[in-house]
Amino acid sequence: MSELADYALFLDFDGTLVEIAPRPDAVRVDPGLVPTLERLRTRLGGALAIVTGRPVTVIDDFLAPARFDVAGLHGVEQRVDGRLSGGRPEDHPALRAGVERLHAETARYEAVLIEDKGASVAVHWRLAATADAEAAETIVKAVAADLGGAYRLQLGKAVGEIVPAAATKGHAIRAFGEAAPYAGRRAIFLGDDRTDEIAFASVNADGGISVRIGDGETVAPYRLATPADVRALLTAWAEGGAVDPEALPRA
Ligand SMILES: O=P(O)(O)OC[C@H]1O[C@H](O[C@H]2O[C@H](CO)[C@@H](O)[C@H](O)[C@H]2O)[C@H](O)[C@@H](O)[C@@H]1O
Repeated sequence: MSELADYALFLDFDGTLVEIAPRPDAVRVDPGLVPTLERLRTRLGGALAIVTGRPVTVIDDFLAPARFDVAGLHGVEQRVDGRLSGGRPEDHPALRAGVERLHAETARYEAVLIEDKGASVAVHWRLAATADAEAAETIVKAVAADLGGAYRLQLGKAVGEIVPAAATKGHAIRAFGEAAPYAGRRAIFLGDDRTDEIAFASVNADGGISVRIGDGETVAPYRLATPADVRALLTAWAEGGAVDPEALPRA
């Protein structure tokens, strides 16, 4: 067991802090979550950040009125201590054309949703019939392939996203670690999805602790079952409980 001040805490949003919902805008934030995160951030000397596929502005809306450090769009944009960098749509004209193509090619699939995030885009098929979901996946794979090496396809939970290739959550966590209050601390990262596996690998390689939420194959050594379990853990830590991430259930 170590002092809480030895750690920097990185938290995925969907499927980790909040339960998965039928649509991106239907997520419900537990009323206790924001006060818990604020108290925990104080205990950590500020070393707490959200690392998510969502835009920073959307995380701000969900977690209002608090403002946290956030790596958004899978690391494409980053806000640290109130300063935002990255994630400008105008830097991605080829992607913008790809978004138009996605709208055109998925228009006939009623339950397929395009989540346009400016410097990235997600095609959601959670609500679609199987055949339509397969068609949507084929379309997003084709558009990603045609965009070439500057972009990558990120498959997640009933979603395919196209993201600038250089950005990953692993890079984002390392970038946080370059400056105070994160520098010199051991990273703890909690996430639930395939996108989080990239970051688990780099956190593990850097001597940090990774925790997979929910089922599925993982390189994380530890696992919690549900976002409710995550919130209970964070509440215990926020209230001054012992911080012993290595005592968490093994994956
Ligand atoms: O990195 P995360 O914070 O886990 O975000 C990953 C993506 O999550 C969202 O989509 C997922 O959650 C939705 C709401 O529960 C769900 O309807 C969808 O099926 C999931 O794929 C979000 O909409 C994306 O922008 C994030 O990249």
